[in-house]
Amino acid sequence: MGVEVVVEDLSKSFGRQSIWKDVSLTLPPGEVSVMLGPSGTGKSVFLKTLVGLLKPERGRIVINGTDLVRCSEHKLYEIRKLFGVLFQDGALFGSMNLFDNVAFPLREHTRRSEAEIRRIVLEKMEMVGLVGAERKLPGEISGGMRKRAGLARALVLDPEIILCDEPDSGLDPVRTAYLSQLLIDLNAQIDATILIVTHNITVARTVPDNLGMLFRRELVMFGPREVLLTSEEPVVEQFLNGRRIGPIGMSEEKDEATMAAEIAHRDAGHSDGSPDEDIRGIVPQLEPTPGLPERMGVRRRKDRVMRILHTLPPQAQRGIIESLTRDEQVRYGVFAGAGVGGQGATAVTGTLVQEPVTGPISVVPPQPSPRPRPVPQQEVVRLPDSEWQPQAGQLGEPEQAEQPEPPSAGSRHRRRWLGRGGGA
Ligand SMILES: Nc1ncnc2c1ncn2[C@@H]1O[C@H](COP(=O)(O)OP(=O)(O)OP(=O)(O)O)[C@@H](O)[C@H]1O
Repeated sequence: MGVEVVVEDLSKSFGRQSIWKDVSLTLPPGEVSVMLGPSGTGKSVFLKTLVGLLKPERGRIVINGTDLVRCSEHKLYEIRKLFGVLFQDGALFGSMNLFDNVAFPLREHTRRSEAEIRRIVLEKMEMVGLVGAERKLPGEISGGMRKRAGLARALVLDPEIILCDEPDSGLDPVRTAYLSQLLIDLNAQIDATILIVTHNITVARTVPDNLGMLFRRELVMFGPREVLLTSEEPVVEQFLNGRRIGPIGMSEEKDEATMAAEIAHRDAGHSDGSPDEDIRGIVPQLEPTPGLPERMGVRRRKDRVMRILHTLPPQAQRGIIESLTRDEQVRYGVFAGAGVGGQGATAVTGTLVQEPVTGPISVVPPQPSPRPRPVPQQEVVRLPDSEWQPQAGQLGEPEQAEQPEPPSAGSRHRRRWLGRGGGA
């Protein structure tokens, strides 16, 4: 099973430029989370900080009881073995074929035989649909294939935490849909904790269990997907709908006078070019391809979210309850009460939330959840520093490679449900 990542009051600046401050959240084990945010709000910096490539000024990142911010270099090295990272461009070595690129971490950092390496590499390449392309060079394949090769390489050491920086960038909508399915299938197969940074709203709506957003140098929100997808926050409304009108400006946030002028312009009948449709709302989440195991993270998440349900905004509560099966509503002791004309209340184990809902009434005491099935422990093998920081010239220049910084370089949430306690 993937491991929990607890982030507490984390702040990062470069010189006098504050990137974000007081970020607190928990990536629940084996769940898929997505971080949104306008360009330049520090999403990539957040991923690099999580994996120890960048050093925050303040705060803690706790994994398996170890604080990555303060631990020794040796301990950090050990913890990094748990991570697999898909950088934006795949960070492949341009002079190596795909097989050798994917095999690279195994050859460099394990003592496996070539026969074992071959078996593992082919298995991962099959997972990402690249069988047959082993001998191709990165320059001979499409951007989507490079992404998948980068993902295969991130997977060879059986990571428990997978970080993906814009896995969809440069992909067409169809390839993005395939990649989304691939990530969900992967999660079903290995139960890893996954954090995806993306600007793709379809990915954000359909893939994750949890959704968050960085804006104005802080974490605006982070929690169960239903919270952000039904949020009334102007920045969320603007971002999800891709509108110009709202607090997000071209380079940074807008001042109030500019916003007022834009709204007046729109109210005078001038289009801002964005569709009238508001795409907020909860849509069905992607499920694993038939034949694959059930996602254990989904099962655990249900228990977790139902425990914090009463702390969530009413519209998120309603969405969550409506997504439960009848049996689950019974098990969790929640019921939808029908009132006159469809006005009623949703009751959550003793907490009554005023909400217009329709449907039959069911009042049942909560019942214990079934025990989760045991999940095979993933083998953990070494994940080297050099995997994060390919040395130019050492084994060929990484193609369009991200050049992560060396590990040695050296608001608080607004709502309770956003915080660590919520597992959000
Ligand atoms: N190593 C660095 N040194 C100095 N500033 C940096 C460094 N890395 C990132 N930054 C700055 O941090 C800010 C956030 O960058 P980051 O790449 O994390 O944004 P982002 O939210 O991922 O953007 P995008 O969505 O466009 O990819 C930017 O202003 C960037 O210039």
